[in-house]
Amino acid sequence: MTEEIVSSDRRLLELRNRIDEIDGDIGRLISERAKCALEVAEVKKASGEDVLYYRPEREAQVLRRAMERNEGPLTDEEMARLFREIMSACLALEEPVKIAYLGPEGTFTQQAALKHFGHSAQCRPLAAIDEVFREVEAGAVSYGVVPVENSTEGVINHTLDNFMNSNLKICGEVELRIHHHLMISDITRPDAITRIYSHAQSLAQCRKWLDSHYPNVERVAVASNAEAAKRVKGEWNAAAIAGDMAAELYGLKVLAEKIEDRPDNSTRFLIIGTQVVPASGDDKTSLMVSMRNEPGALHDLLEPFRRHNIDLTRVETRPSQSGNWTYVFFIDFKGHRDKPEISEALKEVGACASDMKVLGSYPRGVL
Ligand SMILES: O=C(O)C(=O)C[C@]1(C(=O)O)C=C[C@@H](O)C=C1
Repeated sequence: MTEEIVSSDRRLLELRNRIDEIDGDIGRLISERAKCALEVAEVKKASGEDVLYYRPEREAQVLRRAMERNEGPLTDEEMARLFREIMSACLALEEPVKIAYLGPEGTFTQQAALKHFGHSAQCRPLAAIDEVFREVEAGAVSYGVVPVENSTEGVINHTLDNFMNSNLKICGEVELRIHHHLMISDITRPDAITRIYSHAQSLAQCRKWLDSHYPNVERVAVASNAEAAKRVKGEWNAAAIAGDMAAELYGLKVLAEKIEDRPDNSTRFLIIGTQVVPASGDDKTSLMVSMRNEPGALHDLLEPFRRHNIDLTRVETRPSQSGNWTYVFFIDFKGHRDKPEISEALKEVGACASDMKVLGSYPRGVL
């Protein structure tokens, strides 16, 4: 053995011993943190009947602090993800949080739910957005996760429409980078593909790539991209467009990676529940407003936001579902409703609208 190998072996051993020591410290500190969380649960229990274990504003603050404190070499996002999981496990000790998401398993919504709540949450897939709303309303789960807008394809109308007939609140948001892959099963013949399955939104997000690589192949829209992945399992002439989770879940082989037309393709998801969330220091508010069809109505509606210098992040219009409402506007803006300038603006908007509902103030997505 050369001297060099001996010395590199020695260095490796030293470093691994150091890592073992550090892991011991981290383990002890995590246990200490978990004990604190259990005590927090006791304090919460002692203070009232309707105990809220999950605190979105506090979680956002913990994650932001983890990012601010980070000195590298891990990225801020990686550091926050680690804390995300520690906090998820601590919350599960207090009380496991129950969540419903737009399924089936393997969808991007499941990925978003895990990104937001961590892997210790109890997540249940449901077949439709309406069902997620219903299960949260019925109290079968505490929170729901539904998609609301995609950067390439725009708003998910079904989610917005559900708010018209629901008293649920928005408790949080999470954004996910969406990467689509073309995938096949063991029995698929790559040169004989005649059909590509995916969700209509995903097919739209990969339209240009499909036009240039598979111009004559039939595109079949199915209920979800996880459903597309499932179908491909038994078909020798079909492929699916879906994400990593679906490929893993159904054991498919990725034929082409990241085929979305826009590299910044991302989807925003909402966390829905019944909780009113206090300010976290960096928040957003979502509003649903109905107006009569009169000249200048939209101008009057938006004017208070300009006057109070409030930063609008999104304005969507949906046809109303009842005869009374001509237009329904969904407006998102920066800031919490408890801030004086925002509550002032809300009063003014309320005065000129035929109906107004604050869907929620919630922490801006951290991860
Ligand atoms: O601070 C609290 O209220 C806690 O319950 C502790 C804790 C945490 O682990 O930091 C856990 C769950 C909550 O959602 C927020 C934070």
